[in-house]
Amino acid sequence: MTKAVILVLDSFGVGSAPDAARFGDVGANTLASIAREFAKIKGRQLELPNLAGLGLIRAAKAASDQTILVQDADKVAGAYGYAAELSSGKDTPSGHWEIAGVPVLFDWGYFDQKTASFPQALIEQLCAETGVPGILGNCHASGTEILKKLGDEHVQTGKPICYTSADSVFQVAAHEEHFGLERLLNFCQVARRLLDEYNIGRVIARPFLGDGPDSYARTGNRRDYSVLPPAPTVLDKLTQAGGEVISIGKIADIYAHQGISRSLKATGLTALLDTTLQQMQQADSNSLIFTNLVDFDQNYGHRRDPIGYGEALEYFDSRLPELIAALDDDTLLLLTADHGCDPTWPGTEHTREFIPVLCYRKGMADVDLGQRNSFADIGQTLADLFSLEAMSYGDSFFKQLTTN
Ligand SMILES: O=P(O)(O)O[C@H]1O[C@H](CO)[C@@H](O)[C@H]1O
Ligand SMILES: [Mn+2]
Ligand SMILES: [Mn+2]
Repeated sequence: MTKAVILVLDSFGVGSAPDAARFGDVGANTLASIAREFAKIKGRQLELPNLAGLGLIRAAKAASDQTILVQDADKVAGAYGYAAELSSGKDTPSGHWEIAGVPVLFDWGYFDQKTASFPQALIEQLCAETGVPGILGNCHASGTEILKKLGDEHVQTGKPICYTSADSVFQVAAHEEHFGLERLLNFCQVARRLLDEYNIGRVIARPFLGDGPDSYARTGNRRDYSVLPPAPTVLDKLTQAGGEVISIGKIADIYAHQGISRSLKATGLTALLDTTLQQMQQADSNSLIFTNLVDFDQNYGHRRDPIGYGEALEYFDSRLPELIAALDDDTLLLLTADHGCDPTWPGTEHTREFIPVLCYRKGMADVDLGQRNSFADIGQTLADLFSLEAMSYGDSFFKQLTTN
């Protein structure tokens, strides 16, 4: 009789990782930076009482020397720690796969050039196979800025906007009505096939709507086309053993639909949390509800909006008691992240950070899990929790969850 609920607060880092210098990210700290800016601009401290009650602030203080302007809780109930990443990249698939016990130890392909980023041969093949009259963009860009810049030209010419970043991604923005959503998804599927030889981790469809640069806005119909994880994840092992993995949000896309029993889409924090709560009420034994909260990353981290990020965290915190109340005795709640995205850091990219690892089960005392050397400790713990064969990576902290 075991169930687990994992919520990935996408990009919620708690301090630069030991290897952050390799990424130019020494000193990045998503939580500390948000709290600092929040206090400065709003004139009050960021309030996260429920996250603090699960040990967030203790974990964050242990992970970094930086001041965290968030009140700690007097009393913590739960197991709390912070984890460094083994994977070579600081991208979403690497983070998620490592959480599920499979770090990405090889190097992804990247489009390093800031402009003229894509090989001519690739562009020609893509245009020939899809029939588009050419592409726009062909550069590193922020997905919202590039709509302002190239949205009109896209609508006029029918050329999709293709861009990338420091991540191993090929992103395609197109107007849902003028270009068509189905056409965009088909275009991305062709791109996915052509990009395998370039070792690119993800193709992302970025549909948008609107009438001009001031109103162009991305819709909830984003789709991610990922390559397969390099080895079976704990999700595969659980489903193969007869358990159920329920994906909420973009989880299924990130795991390339491997080891997923059911997939539910929802747009926005409120709907993602509502769907998670609904599934918690229905879940059978031996099931894992796995939710990705993309808004933190997509709407605030990459947008370099610390106040929006802080407000979203406060909203999440305000809904945490509902999640905790919905837990039955045999359900483990696990809150974590997949990388950092410090909204005060230069540029618009992710930041190489420790992730928080917060676990809670009814009646738990406080347990310090300390520093974990891989996100895979989570996957290994899940393997233990569901009595599956051990994963190849990660140290389980399962025993620490049960001895109190
Ligand atoms: O600027 P947007 O389109 O949100 O792109 C961001 O989203 C991608 C996936 O997280 C990253 O590679 C980053 O570039
Ligand atoms: Mn992410
Ligand atoms: Mn991101």
